[in-house]
Amino acid sequence: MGAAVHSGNRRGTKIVVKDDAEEKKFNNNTKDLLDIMAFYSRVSGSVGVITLQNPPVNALSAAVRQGIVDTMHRALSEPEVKSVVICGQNGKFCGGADIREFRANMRGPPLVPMIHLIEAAEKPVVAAIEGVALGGGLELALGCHYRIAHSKARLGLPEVTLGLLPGAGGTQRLPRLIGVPAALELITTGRHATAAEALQLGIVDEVTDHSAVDAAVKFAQSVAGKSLDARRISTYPCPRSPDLAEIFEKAMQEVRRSARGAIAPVTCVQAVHASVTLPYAKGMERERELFSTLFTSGQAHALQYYFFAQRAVSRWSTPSGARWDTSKPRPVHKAAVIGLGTMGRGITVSLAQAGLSVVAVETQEKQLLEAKQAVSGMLERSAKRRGAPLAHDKIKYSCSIQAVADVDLVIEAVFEDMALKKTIFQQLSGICKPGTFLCTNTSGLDIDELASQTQSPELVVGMHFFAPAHVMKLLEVVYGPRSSPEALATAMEMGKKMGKVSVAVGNCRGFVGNRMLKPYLEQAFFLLEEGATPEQVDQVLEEFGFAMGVFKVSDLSGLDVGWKVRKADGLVVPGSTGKSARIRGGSRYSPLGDLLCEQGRFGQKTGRGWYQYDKPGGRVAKPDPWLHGFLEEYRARHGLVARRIDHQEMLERCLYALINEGFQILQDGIAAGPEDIDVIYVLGYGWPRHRGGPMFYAGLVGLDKVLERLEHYHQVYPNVSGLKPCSLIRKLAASSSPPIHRWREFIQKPRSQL
Ligand SMILES: CC(C)(COP(=O)(O)OP(=O)(O)OC[C@H]1O[C@@H](n2cnc3c(N)ncnc32)[C@H](O)[C@@H]1OP(=O)(O)O)[C@@H](O)C(=O)NCCC(=O)NCCSC(=O)C[C@@H](O)CCCCCCCCCCCCC(=O)O
Repeated sequence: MGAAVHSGNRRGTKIVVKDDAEEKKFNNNTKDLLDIMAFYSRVSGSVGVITLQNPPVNALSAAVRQGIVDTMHRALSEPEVKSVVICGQNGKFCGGADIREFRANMRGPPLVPMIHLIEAAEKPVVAAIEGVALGGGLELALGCHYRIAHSKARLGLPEVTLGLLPGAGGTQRLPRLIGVPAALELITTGRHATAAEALQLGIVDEVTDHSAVDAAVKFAQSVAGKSLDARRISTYPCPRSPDLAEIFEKAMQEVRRSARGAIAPVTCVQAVHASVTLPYAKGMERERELFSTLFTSGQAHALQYYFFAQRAVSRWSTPSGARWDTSKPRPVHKAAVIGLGTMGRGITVSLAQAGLSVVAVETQEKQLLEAKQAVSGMLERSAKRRGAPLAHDKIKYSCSIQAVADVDLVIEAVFEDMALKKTIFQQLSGICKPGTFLCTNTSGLDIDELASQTQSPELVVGMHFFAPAHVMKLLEVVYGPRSSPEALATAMEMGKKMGKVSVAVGNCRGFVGNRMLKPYLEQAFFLLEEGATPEQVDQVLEEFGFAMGVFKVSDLSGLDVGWKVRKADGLVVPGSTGKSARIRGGSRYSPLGDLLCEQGRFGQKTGRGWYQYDKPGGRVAKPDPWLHGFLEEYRARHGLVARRIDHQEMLERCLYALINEGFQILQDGIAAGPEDIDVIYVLGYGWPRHRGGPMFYAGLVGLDKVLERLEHYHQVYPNVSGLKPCSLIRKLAASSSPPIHRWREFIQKPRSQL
């Protein structure tokens, strides 16, 4: 370490130049440490080291930017300093601009001139990339003259996932450095590249398995005094090729196809295009202009909200006051899966990939063998895709439920049949060692009823996986009235280990996701009765951004699934005619789904459903003239006169009924906050991420407007309870529609559930 020690406090930022003698004294001064956002030290006499300090990801907050500017000036002004290294504290270079600042007044030095200051420096500046260099973090590194990365580092420009584009020169420097096709791909997908890939692409100059900071310091010493003319990326010409026009056209087509209405990917392509058509300075102006349009957009707001929502759901709480930070999960080393159908196989794969020992049980030998083969195939494909080692040896297969005696946690994944599940829970309760958590994979059955079959109901929780279970990111973790906080915490933690986003939800019919689906589906059926076709309803929903319309989803998951449930609920009355055919318990009911099932039309699996398919199992939905005729006949039979229903009505009725149920769920304490619902809908139900989730969308539309439309539709259809505005939305609208982060204050605390 060097000798001079100075400390200064300018514009709220501290610069500290320390040496070994002062280090101890300095480290004791924790208050100072907390204030410092860019820490300056001199190493080996001639290398100025700037360390970003803004835990947990060293985001470029105003104070950090100020710190970088101040310390850069300092390094440039000190004659002893011949080169500079920029690194991040705690093994993380930088997670980019501070997203939380975007919704506040922007203060501090702007990023673009700060990066220009670095690039224009006459002393070599080396970025030492450990952990992550993302977004503005990578843009900062691209402004440096050299980049050294640790082999485990990840680099990328993920702004598109926040509804933005790289707005600090990323769209102009990256194509100049690595060429248009590679830059376009990274910028429009926002994916993270490994250090090895970054080296191959030419984003970094060197990769090390040891300390990137040490390597960067050494490197900085070796390049001190060398010309920097060829190291400033902004001066590079953008690599050109004769097929550039075609490359951009293809990229534009691809993002338009996959974006489902999101504007950022399209705008990213436009910004990269400027790097080839304009000189650097003009390209930067264009980048700024395009960035500004995105920055203020509702989509950027929605995606940034969603970014924090996805993280917020891990800080779960229940109405009784159990919380993530006071409930300790118990370690789980060995788990079991009972039932190796489609869901059980996916769950087995997820558990094995998470590094757990798994006992996989299927009582029929033939099915067990089939499942074993299927699971092996899934593991092999997944290992290949992820470049991860195979996890075959983690799984033991058995025909006997007795094999689960010594596991820490069981996930039962048999058919959605309460009687069968009850029998299994009774057996498990006798077989498992004391303390084993008993989980059921169910999409809506009563957790408490299952818990009551066991000697230790506090160990029972629901784990609602989504198909395919080894791929889908969402897990609803359902706590019953008797589940212990420890059981809930353990299941939440298990979900995380399996790479899922776990959301804690209360016990009710359908939990959060499927409960909200009911009024949504109901409206879609009513729209058909009133004159719409499945294609029209689906088109409206797909234009809104859903991956698939409600009828296509229904065909995919199988119409018989809902039919079974409705039959069990006594709603299906075959052959009923007249008025009673469309009324159940005093409320409007559409038997359309039941009638299709009676015809053997179960969707894709039978080649016929709301659409037709070329064969059973076919995937391409085509409008079905038979269905249209059937609808006409149905309307005639029930005296319904078809009308032309406009897009707005279709959208409002489907979405607002779903949203209304979401408010009811909040009011009932089934979800702790709107973020939980939004994450469930985006990850599990194809809700377009750039619209934030149903609850966020309601806030964006305006709660008073949603309320007014619900009131209107409920007046028109008084016997549809799903359209009756819930009291929470009334309360919020009456309180001047507070922002979504304040909604929890308006939710009455329901009775303790846990
Ligand atoms: C970094 C990660 C990969 C780490 O993952 P990990 O799993 O380890 O941890 P978590 O994800 O749980 O995160 C921990 C914790 O940290 C919070 N956090 C993470 N990143 C940020 C961040 N960038 N800012 C703020 N906070 C962050 C996270 O929320 C967690 O805390 P919580 O309390 O919620 O639990 C991972 O975190 C990750 O992927 N992070 C995001 C990385 C990213 O997307 N970076 C890009 C950011 S956007 C950006 O960099 C933009 C720049 O290109 C350009 C900026 C230019 C700005 C100019 C503004 C001028 C405005 C002009 C307006 C014009 C309008 C007009 O004309 O009027």
